[in-house]
Amino acid sequence: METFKRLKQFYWPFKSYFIWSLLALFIVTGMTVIYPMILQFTIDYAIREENYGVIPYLALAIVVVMALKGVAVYIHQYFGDLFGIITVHRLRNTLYRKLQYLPFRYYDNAKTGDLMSRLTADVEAFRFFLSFGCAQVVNFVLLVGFSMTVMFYYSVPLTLVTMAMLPFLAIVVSKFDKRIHPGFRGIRKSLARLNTKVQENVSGMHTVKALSQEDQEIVRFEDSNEDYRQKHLDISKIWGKYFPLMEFIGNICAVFLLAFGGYLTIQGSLQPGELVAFFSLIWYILGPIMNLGFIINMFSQSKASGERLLEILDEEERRDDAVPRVHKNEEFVGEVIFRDVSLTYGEKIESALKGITFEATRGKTIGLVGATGSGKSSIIQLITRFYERSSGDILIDGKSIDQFSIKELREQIGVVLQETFLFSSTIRDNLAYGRPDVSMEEIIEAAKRADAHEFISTLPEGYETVLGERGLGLSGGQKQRIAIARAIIMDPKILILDDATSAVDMQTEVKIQKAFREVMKGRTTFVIAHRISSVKHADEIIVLEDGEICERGTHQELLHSNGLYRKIYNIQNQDQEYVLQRA
Ligand SMILES: Nc1ncnc2c1ncn2[C@@H]1O[C@H](COP(=O)(O)OP(=O)(O)OP(=O)(O)O)[C@@H](O)[C@H]1O
Repeated sequence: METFKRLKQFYWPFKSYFIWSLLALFIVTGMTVIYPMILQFTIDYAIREENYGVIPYLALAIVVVMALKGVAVYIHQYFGDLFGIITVHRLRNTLYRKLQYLPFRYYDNAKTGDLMSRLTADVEAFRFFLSFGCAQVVNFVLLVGFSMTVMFYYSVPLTLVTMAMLPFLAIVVSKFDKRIHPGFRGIRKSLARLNTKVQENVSGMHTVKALSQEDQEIVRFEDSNEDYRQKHLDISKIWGKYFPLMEFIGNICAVFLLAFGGYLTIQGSLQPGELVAFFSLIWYILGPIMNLGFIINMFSQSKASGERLLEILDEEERRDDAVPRVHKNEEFVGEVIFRDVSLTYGEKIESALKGITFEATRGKTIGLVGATGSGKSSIIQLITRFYERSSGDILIDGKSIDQFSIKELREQIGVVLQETFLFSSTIRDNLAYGRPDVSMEEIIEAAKRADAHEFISTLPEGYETVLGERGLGLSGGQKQRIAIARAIIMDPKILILDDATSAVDMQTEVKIQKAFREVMKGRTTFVIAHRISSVKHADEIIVLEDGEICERGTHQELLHSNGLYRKIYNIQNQDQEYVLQRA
């Protein structure tokens, strides 16, 4: 119940729909129970006492009862559906919103396929319970309650005997519940794994094909698929045993009651019509009890799903305590200062950055070089606040970075990454992604400055060309130039170029570098690069080793200091003689 209690905020505001649905259900149940009573009256009064004149009225009463029941079923169904649909609409929006604001930390371990299945299959299971399952629980209580009342009215001893049989059914139902709930959790997890497998396969198709892993991928998928199949079969086995057993116990109860009821009728303490009505009513009790398995099944599924949804909702959103626009009237300058900054990721023991100190004044270009894993990208993660520093101070325009709201800060930072992600929409939309209100003139101007206008113009539909998923259909260099144009449109004060030219050939690199120089004017720029050629014009180059700054200076200064930078430079220039000498 805890799960449903915690999800209350989503369904409680729409309780009026549920109440309407329940009121209608009340009428439906009432009409259902009236039917055997009319039958009893027909047998005992109209037929046995030969009052045939009332039969047309009784027939009319049945028609009215059925018509009323029909209308009530419609209302019950409609409002029940509305309750579920509106609730999960809100729930889905909240989940999506939550995903937007979860920190990168969360996505380090999250799996897309798993998230997709939570936002679709789990949300649907929850909706199904709200729309249908919940009402089934109430229906069970009402039907059993109403039927019992009428049964007591007809015969107290027979009703008491009926009640004595119910615990046997209850035991089977509770055993079923204990086994079915873990089974459903397993199915949900297995489906999520299957989704993850498919999603990763499609996203990583290039890698799969490049490494000729198609057959292995098929085997891996078949393993996940087999697991899913097995989990379903396990559940089917539980179901398969449960229903015949319930049916058997139910029928034994019915036969036993019929015998006892027949005896009471022969004795004269029960009318034949009452016995017939009683027999219908017994099935109104046995039926829902047998169906309880189905209801529990639904309840278990939605509980398992609700738990998985709560896992997302309970995640801590990224911290953003600053009130936006603290510096409303001040112009953003883009000066970045690091003072003794360290960073340790999550549970890791080893720090990714240790005691980093530097100053990047307005318009200056800082180059970051070092071996892979030395901490270059981690510096950027801190400037953009994708991750939070573990210690030290980061100042932007002389104020602590925490004083800026994350939105405000990121609006001033343009990032061009090694891999550009483009959405499957038009080039124009992709260019305007950071500033949807930007004019077409500005878009074209930015594309020209990023040296992208020319190739965009040659596309059949120009700026309106719809790109494939992740920008499929464009070359690496073209995607990079779109990313640069996107950064120009943002007009940021801080520009970050994270290994932005490593994936393109030398000729394209020269073109992109030219575009970069255009964008870098007047902005504080951080250039991360493996190629020395990309950073040699920087005002200061910071060389990192194992998360620490081991050297700093201009290109010339660093060449003269004969340290790590010089070593990288020599290797890149293929100065084999030098390398051999040193070795
Ligand atoms: N999200 C993360 N979670 C945990 N550890 C991380 C994360 N990102 C980076 N690291 C670790 O931090 C260290 C520094 O990584 P970083 O990405 O900053 O290096 P880099 O110099 O940019 O490397 P490369 O040149 O390969 O991009 C590495 O040991 C890396 O494993």
